[in-house]
Amino acid sequence: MKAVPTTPATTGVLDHIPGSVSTHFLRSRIGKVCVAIIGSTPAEMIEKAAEAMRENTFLEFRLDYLPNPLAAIPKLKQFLYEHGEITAIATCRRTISGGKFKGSIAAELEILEKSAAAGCQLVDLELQTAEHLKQPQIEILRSQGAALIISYHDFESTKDLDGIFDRIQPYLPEFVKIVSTAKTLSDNVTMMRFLERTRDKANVIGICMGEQGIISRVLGLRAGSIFTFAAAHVGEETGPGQIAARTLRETYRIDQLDAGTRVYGVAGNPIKHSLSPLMLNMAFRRETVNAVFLALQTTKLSDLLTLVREVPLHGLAVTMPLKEEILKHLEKTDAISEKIGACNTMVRAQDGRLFGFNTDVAAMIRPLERRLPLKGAKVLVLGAGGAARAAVFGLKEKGAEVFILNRSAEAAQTLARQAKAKTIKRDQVAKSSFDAIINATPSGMHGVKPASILEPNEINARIVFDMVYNPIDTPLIRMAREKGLPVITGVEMFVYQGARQFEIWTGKPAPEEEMLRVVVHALRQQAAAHPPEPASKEKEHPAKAEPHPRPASPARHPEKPVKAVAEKSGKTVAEKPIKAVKAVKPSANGSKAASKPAAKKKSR
Ligand SMILES: O=C1C[C@@](O)(C(=O)O)C[C@@H](O)[C@@H]1O
Repeated sequence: MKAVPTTPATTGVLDHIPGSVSTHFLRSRIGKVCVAIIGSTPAEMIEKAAEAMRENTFLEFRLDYLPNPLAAIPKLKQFLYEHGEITAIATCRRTISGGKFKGSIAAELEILEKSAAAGCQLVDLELQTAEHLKQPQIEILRSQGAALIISYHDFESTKDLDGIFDRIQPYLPEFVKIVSTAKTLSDNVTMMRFLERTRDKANVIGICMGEQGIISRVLGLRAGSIFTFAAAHVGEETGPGQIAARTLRETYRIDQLDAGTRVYGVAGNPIKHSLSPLMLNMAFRRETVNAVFLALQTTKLSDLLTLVREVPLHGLAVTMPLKEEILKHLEKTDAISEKIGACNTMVRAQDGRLFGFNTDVAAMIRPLERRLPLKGAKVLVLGAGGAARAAVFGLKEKGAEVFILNRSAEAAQTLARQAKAKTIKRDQVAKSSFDAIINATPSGMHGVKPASILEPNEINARIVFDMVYNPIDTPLIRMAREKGLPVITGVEMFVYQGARQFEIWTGKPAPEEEMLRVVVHALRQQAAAHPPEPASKEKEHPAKAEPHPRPASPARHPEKPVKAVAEKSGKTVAEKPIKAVKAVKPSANGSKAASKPAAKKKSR
């Protein structure tokens, strides 16, 4: 039964209700980020709140995560009594609204009422619950001194936000909360436009859930959301796509975002594990550039372009599968993008025109060039996808003699024809030697089934370069090291392509060493969490020991064949980058020099 509000509470001011907290007062207390606290017991929940409190004084107690929420009230009361600096929301969302509480509406109401009496300054009531209550029942919550959030969750889509707002408004809550799900990037635009429309009508909180909703979680405040939600830690998310509070503050600098903040992002699919946001946000922060960098997961270019236009975005790092397709939407590209038919960097001019650059090619060439004169060098490229394309064209432009090995001979031949390179058969590889061997396939990448692309006896080269950057130490890199060969890991390339993007976007020199440091640190942490398969396993699948035919671009996704430099010494690669490897002359005919590595000792 739908309640018809009878109390003419002026939105935003509660002073007419005895004991209630005024909205103005609340708004002055609460921060921009509310950290959701969960626990499986009351003690654990309070423990987590006490920990979160060190960095956040605005907490949401998700009482519905507890098997018996009522049992938590005494502890909650004590906690809030002892910590007057905390502003607390009590939430006991029923399963029907996407929460975990299996009890009745009456039971939910009792819990919220007691939470308010225990000192929670806000209570969250779902619209679906409110619509079953009479206004006096709702007022009981307020009479305990709490402000009311009426919230609505849509776990499927982002639609009819105004209609939902109109359903909530009659209850005259102090806060209106609408949490939808982004199925496209432009759903975030819908949410932000809604926030802009309603920000002067009510205290609105608007968020899009889901992997594609990150834009709203970071930029929603700027559009008018009173605050946003964050997880206490990774793994403790209370909503899909929720970001950890520290990441929101330190990586996305949510407290500093303002109307002047320029927005950039990395677009493609998959994008979840991309290290570009970490790297570029750090660079912006370090160089005091008022900009933020987001992960934009999409396969639909039209969706992405809507976002670029509407937010607007100032630039994009473009990755798989959009690198080629984006070209036709660009006003102009640099010569190399045009030549290879792929662009990884987009800039939006003030008049809205889009320009494209390719920083992958230079990022792939530079680490090699610093160690090896490329003119006349004999180079084996493994793969024939996007990454290989950048490598082959880049190397050819430098005058190298390029051989392509790929599981699908046809793809290898096509690329070879286009780039005026050669193909090579697998059975010839062990008999040949090269100045450099470059892996441009996803083999060895985190998440890709382990398989050695070459056997040790096939690695006859002066230097081995793996474009895969996650993990830093790929099987190929380890194999090369075991043979005493100098290596170039994909991290170097990854950082370089990102550094050039930073420079294109900002006009400032990139803080390359710090970028490298943050990436290596993140990769090491990941490696510690997921140790590599033992080497024996890698060799279990000789049939798969061939270059992978899938297109693989030298993008910035850790699950793509990208960059990796390694360092076991504890020093970052930036600290002792290239010096470890002496420049080597190309062999005149790719002859024995490569097959006889100087020493058997490990290179690092
Ligand atoms: O309503 C919200 C937003 C939320 O669902 C999110 O996705 O961040 C998390 C919930 O804890 C909170 O009550």
